[in-house]
Amino acid sequence: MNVRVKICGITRSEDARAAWDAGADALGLNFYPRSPRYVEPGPAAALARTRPALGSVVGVFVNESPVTILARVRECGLTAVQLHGDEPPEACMGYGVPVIKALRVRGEEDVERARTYVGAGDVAALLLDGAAPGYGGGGVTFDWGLVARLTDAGVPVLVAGGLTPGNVAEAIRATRPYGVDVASGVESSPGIKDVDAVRTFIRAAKALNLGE
Ligand SMILES: O=C(O)c1ccccc1N[C@@H]1O[C@H](COP(=O)(O)O)[C@@H](O)[C@H]1O
Repeated sequence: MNVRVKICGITRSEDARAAWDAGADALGLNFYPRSPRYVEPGPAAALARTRPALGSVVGVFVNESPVTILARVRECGLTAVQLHGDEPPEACMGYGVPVIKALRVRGEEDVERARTYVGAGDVAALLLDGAAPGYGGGGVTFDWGLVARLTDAGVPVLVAGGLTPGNVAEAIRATRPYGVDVASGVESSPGIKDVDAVRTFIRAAKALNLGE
């Protein structure tokens, strides 16, 4: 198993560097203006420049216009975009980078809806999140037992929603995902990462890589 770890909602350069140093595979920069983790394009570009040679910087968008997404990809050097709103399958292309399509999971019907994105446009992975009010970053888990319907079919899935240093290992064992993603579960306050929690989270996730 080689589970990748994405630390999402980075707003400060010290948090970015700490996450890379702790072994993060990807950082997420949030371009949804209503998020407490929102970053303006200028500071986001500076955060993206902390990226090591093999790291990935993912821009998170919610129902954003393609023109704006393309502009952020170019000015911030994003290596992937995460579409975390109500974007249909046909909107998941045209950015010149891989698309991670996020879906909030309440039950089986949402997993079936997720299937409609497999192979659509530039979708390279699905991100399954809990169904908190709003679009994301809500700290709510979902029924991890539903993930096997996708991973058993070879779909790359990022598990997100309510992950913490304390439950990430259990989430990985239950879902055997392509990766895990966390925002609020490693923060001292919204947008401010707790560096010790980031380190513990990554260590817990990567320990399973070493164990198998
Ligand atoms: O973090 C946010 O504020 C956010 C806002 C809008 C869309 C997505 C957002 N974050 C994503 O939500 C998941 C789950 O967050 P959490 O770990 O439960 O707090 C996270 O992986 C981000 O990719």
